[in-house]
Amino acid sequence: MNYYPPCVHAKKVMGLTPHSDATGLTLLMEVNDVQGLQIKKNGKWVPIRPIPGAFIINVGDIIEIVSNGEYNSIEHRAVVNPVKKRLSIAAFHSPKINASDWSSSGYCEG
Ligand SMILES: O=C(O)CCC(=O)C(=O)O
Ligand SMILES: [Fe+2]
Repeated sequence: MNYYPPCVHAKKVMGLTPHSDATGLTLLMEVNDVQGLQIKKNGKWVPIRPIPGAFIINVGDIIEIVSNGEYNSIEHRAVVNPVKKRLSIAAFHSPKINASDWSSSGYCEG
């Protein structure tokens, strides 16, 4: 659970700094309908509008690697709201990585 308290200096602070998730897939729910998640698209930060009850599915670094870049692990961040608190829940999912599975899988071939 991520909790972003309101901040009157919202434009000067960051809720969660830019990153990509080091996971396979992340299931993210914006719990209380307050916008804050932004993704970087074509060099610009794009806000993601919360849809009540919907999950956002983020591809993580592991999927980017095993798909040889077919699926991108998107850079994202969370900004804070000047008057409203914001809550999100992130559930991180990763495959069990076993060295022998990876070497025989062909995932890393060109
Ligand atoms: O709160 C959000 O919308 C983003 C959370 C996030 O990116 C994370 O927990 O990795
Ligand atoms: Fe994240």
